Parts: sequence; structure tokens; C-alpha cells
Amino acid sequence: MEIALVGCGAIGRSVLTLLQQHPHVHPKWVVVSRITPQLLEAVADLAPSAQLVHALPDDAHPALLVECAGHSAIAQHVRPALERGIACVVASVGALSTPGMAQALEAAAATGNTQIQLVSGAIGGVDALSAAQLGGLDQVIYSGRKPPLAWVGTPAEAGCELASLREAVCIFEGTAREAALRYPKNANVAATVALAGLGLDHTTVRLFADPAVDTNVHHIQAKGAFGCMELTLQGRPLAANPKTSALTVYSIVRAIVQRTGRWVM
Ligand SMILES: NC(=O)C1=CN([C@@H]2O[C@H](COP(=O)(O)OP(=O)(O)OC[C@H]3O[C@@H](n4cnc5c(N)ncnc54)[C@H](O)[C@@H]3O)[C@@H](O)[C@H]2O)C=CC1
Ligand SMILES: O=C([O-])CC(=O)C(=O)O
Repeated sequence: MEIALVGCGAIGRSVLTLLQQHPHVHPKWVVVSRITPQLLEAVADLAPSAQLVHALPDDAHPALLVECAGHSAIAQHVRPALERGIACVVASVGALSTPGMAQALEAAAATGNTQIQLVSGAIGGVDALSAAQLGGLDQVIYSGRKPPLAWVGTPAEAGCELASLREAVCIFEGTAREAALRYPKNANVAATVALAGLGLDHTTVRLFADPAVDTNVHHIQAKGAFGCMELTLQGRPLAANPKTSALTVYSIVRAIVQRTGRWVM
């Protein structure tokens, strides 16, 4: 199966590394916004038969395009690929919080008669939540707790001195839509939980910078006709990006590899 990968940062490089164990999956194109000598070297090492490009060439027909780049890549690369009939796997789920984006992707997938898969990424329990939603949900609360360093370069910096925090600070409370728009690199999980459950505007989100944790701690509380659910996931961050949990990589590789087998779980 030939695939195109969009993004070659912390997630992209780890995905390419893991895919080396899956001989049926061939990364043929790696799409990045800037081609640097370091990237050329990394791709030559991790996926020697892949081409490093700024956009998917017109004559390329991968079985799958896998996005692990960031919100801007959704309009730039995912939407046109869907229109061309290329199935897409998306990690930057928070991009769907931009008004009109979900509808635009749906229309693009309809034009191309294909599908878009949102990965569960750094969180689990999305299957249970989306099943529970069919019976009716009353409340879903998501909280994301990360070490202060993971919030560098975000609006959290304006509210507190991250480097000298001595106790946990709630840096955001609001809807999943607001969280995903304000924290595009840290609140994709908030959007995922919301899209599986009560929606972007009815899911309560709290984000914390917490010097007492050394993992990315995701917590879901949900109540509804099904009963109730509580999930805590302590995700080990990737060394190359403290904002991103390693589970995101495994979730993406799982989504790719499942397409080469007979079983879907
Ligand atoms: N669903 C989930 O649970 C999670 C989703 N994510 C998403 O994955 C994204 C990537 O995460 P990391 O690899 O840790 O970030 P990173 O910053 O290490 O790497 C991102 C790479 O994508 C490239 N890039 C950015 N915009 C691009 C565009 N429009 N077209 C092509 N390349 C582009 C950058 O140059 C960089 O090399 C995050 O920004 C976030 O949106 C991250 C963590 C969890
Ligand atoms: O990787 C994580 O722990 C979660 C994350 O960054 C996000 O939700 O965007």
C-alpha cells in the first residue's frame, strides 16, 4: 500500500520509523512546508524510496494520505486529496473547530467518493464515547494536564510564568471549540472527545499546566443513558516534542496498518 505522509516532525519521523516494521506499507511521498538538508537526510534514512515534496504531485495516487503536520495542513493538503478521491487519516482533529471546516471536508470527501478518518491519537475511549452518544449523553468534561514546558509558545505564557510554576494552574476553561482554536498543538484531544460525544460547543474543557506531572494526563468524565465513564490516560511525551504524546504515533500507525489487513478493531 503506497501512502503519502504530510508532516515530518516529531510524529512523522516516529511514524516512518515504526512503518519500517511493516513491509506492506510504502511511504512514497512526504509532504512538508520547508525542505531542509536535515529533513532530506532524515527521510533518506527512514524512508529511502520516499520523495520529499511541498505538495502531493498531480500524478500521485497514494491509497492513503496521512496528516500529522498541524491545523493548516488540513485545508492545504487533506481537503484537496479528498477531492481527488484519496482516503485521509487526520491527526490534527482540532482543525475541525474552524467554522465551516467539517462541512468543507465532508463535501470534499463526497466529491472524491472517499473517507476521512480521525484518529483517536493521544486519547482512548473514543469508541465507547461515540457509542454512548447514540443513547444520549448528558455531560462530557475533558481535562488535559501537561508539564509547564508543554505550554511554551501558547497563550498560557501570557497568564503565568511557566518556568517557575510551583503548583498546577488552570490555564483554560471553556468549550472544546475555543480550546482547539486557542491551543492548536495541545487541544486536538479536546476536539476528538467533543466530536465523539456532545460536540465542540457542548463539551467542557479544562487545561492545566502542572509542575507535578511528567506525563500528558488526559481525563474524560461522561454521563448519559448508557451509565457513566471515567478515563485517565497518562501519556508519555515524545522526546522530540513535549506537547505530543507517544500514543499519537501508535494510533496513527495502527490506522495505517489496519488498512492492509482483514481485521478492523
Ligand atoms: N490527535 C492527537 O491526539 C494529536 C494531534 N497532534 C497534531 O499533530 C501535529 C503534529 O505534531 P508533531 O509532529 O508533534 O509536531 P512537530 O511540530 O514536531 O511537527 C510538525 C511538522 O509538520 C510540518 N508542517 C506544519 N504545517 C505544515 C503544512 N501545512 N504542510 C506540511 N507540513 C507542515 C512542520 O514543518 C513540522 O515539521 C500537531 O500540530 C497537532 O495538530 C499532536 C498531538 C496529539
Ligand atoms: O499529545 C497529546 O498529549 C495531546 C495533544 O497534544 C493534543 O491534544 O493536541
